[in-house]
Formats: sequence, structure tokens, C-alpha cells
Amino acid sequence: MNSSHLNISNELPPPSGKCVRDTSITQVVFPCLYSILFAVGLTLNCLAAWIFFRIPNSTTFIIYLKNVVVVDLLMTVTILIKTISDSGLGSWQLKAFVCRYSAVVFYMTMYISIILLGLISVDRYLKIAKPFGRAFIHNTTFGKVLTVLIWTLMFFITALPNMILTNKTPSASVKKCSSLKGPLGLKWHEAVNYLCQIIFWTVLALMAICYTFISKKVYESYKNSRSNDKRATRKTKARVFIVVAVFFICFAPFHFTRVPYTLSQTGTLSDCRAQNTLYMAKESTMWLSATNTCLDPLIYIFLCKVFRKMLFDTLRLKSKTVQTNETSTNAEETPM
Ligand SMILES: Nc1ncnc2c1ncn2[C@@H]1O[C@H](COP(=O)(O)OP(=O)(O)O)[C@@H](O)[C@H]1O
Repeated sequence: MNSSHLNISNELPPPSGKCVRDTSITQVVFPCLYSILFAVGLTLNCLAAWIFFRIPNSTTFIIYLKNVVVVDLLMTVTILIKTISDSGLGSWQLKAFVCRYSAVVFYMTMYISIILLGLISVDRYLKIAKPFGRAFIHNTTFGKVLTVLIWTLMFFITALPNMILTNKTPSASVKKCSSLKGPLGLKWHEAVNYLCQIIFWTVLALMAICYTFISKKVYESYKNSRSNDKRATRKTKARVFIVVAVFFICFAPFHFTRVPYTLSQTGTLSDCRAQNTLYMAKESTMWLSATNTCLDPLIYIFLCKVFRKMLFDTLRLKSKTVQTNETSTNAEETPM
């Protein structure tokens, strides 16, 4: 791609020999797609937050789901900022703000989401296998400590250093976040991306183990109940795999493109056309990751009985308002 064709905005000419980022598509298509995500995500997550606010923290499962709602709301805010910045409606200072803070928070929330989906899978496994009895699931202190630890570690390892090390003075032509980083900033950015790859693949492996076991259980119960209640069993089976489906749709494509893209940012890959192709691939798969804010509510509806009940009550599918004392522990979750 000829770099002169790529300099489509009102920017200063690029330094010779540098690859100019092609934003002709990302500037138009993605802001539209992100706007839809923002509107849907904000509505769904505000409703989910309002419902979860009234559900007590009686199991680790509920604690994980509440964390997912907070993470999704935070991601939704960063989506709005990215939309304004990418569309060119904001100033170049906004692009610098995105590079320094908002994009970093987006990634942090994405990986907290990934870890939480892993924890939810393990939680479902423990609920079915009961290797430590039922008490483990109700050990809410464990759930709270674990989630605080995850937020703290992710903030101090991935987010804060990337914010601090995006320390070059931005110019009006800032298009690439990597151009705002010095050598140490780029190294940290690269290291964080490898760490995040490890997080993704570890959670994937964990989910594979958990759902292999869950599948076996579901198949056994399906065989046992073949003559009685086929439809109910099939429905339960479908519910279990909603977590896997959300995880794959949202996060798998991004992680296939992220490593080569990071290499292109750190200068290992110098071909300009390849760099722009990878940028497009990264932006497209990143949008898929952001759809997580809209797909997570499906997990609440499919797997959390008390949430489902309160939602339907709220939507007036039932005339009676749910009483707070109905949120007793034995009604909190669907079996799987
Ligand atoms: N996994 C991550 N965790 C935290 N911050 C990240 C992660 N990946 C990238 N970042 C930071 O987010 C900002 C935007 O990164 P990136 O999307 O790679 O840049 P660009 O918008 O130029 O393609 C940068 O400051 C970068 O260091």
C-alpha cells in the first residue's frame, strides 16, 4: 500500500520510510459498529447491575457474575471513548488519552473478563463434581478475596505500567499508540501481551478440562433420563455451554491475531502492507472481544436462576414483584 494514499486525515506528512497507518476503514466502519455495541451494552449492563444490586452475595458464582457486570460496564465506557476517538470527532489529545488510559483499561477489563469466565467454569465444575462438598461454593470470602486479588494484580501488572510508560509527548499526527512509547514502554507492552496470551490459553485449557467433565455428566444424565424428560435435559445441556460459546466467539479470534500484530508494533515485522493488514485484523477481532459486553448477560439469564426470575419480574412477565427474601441460597443457580 502506498503510504501517500494512506495519509487521509489532516495530518503532517509522515517521516520518510515510516509506515503510515491506514485508518480509512477503521475511521468509518468501526465507530458505527462500536456505537451499536455501546448502546446495547450500556442498556443490558445497567439493567443487569440494577438486578444484581438486589441479589445478596450468597455464593461464589454470584460474586463472579457481579464482577463480570462491573467489568462490562467499565469496558462499555472505554468503548464510547474509542468510538469518539476513532471516528475523528475527538481531538488528537483524545487519541493520546485513549492510548494512555482508555485502551489500557479496555484490555485490563478484557482479561479480567477472561479470568472470570474461567472461574465461572471451574465453579460450575465444582458444583457438579462436588470434590469439596457444597460448602466450597458458599465460601464467599474466598470468592471476594480472589476477585480483589485479580483486579489488583491486573491493574498493577498490565494497566498501570502501560499508562506510565506511554510517556512521549503526543503530536497532532498520533495514530499508533506504540509511537507514544519509549524502548522500555514497548518492551513492557510486548511482555504484557505475552502474559495476556498465557492467561487466555491457560483459561482455555482449564475450560476444556471442566467442560469435558461436565459433558460426560450431561451425557450420562441424558442417557439415564432418555425415557423421561428429553427436552428438559437437552435444554440444560445447551445452557452449560453458553460460557464456552461466549468465550470462543469473543476472545478466540483476537488471540490468533494479537501476537503477529504486537510483533508489527515492536518493529520485528517491517512490511507496511502486512502491518496495515494486521492492524485491520486486530481491530476487527477487538470489536468481537467487545461484543462480550452484550453477550455476558446471556450467561446471567441462562445460568443464574434468581437473575432470570428477577429479570422476568422486572419486564413484567409476571405480575407479582419478587420479594427480597425469595433470593434464598437454594434458588440461586440452575443446576448447571
Ligand atoms: N493486554 C494489554 N493489557 C494492558 N494494556 C495493553 C494491552 N495490550 C495493549 N495495551 C495498551 O493499550 C494501548 C493501546 O494498545 P494497542 O491497541 O496495541 O495500540 P494501537 O491502538 O496503536 O493498535 C497501549 O498503551 C498498549 O500498551
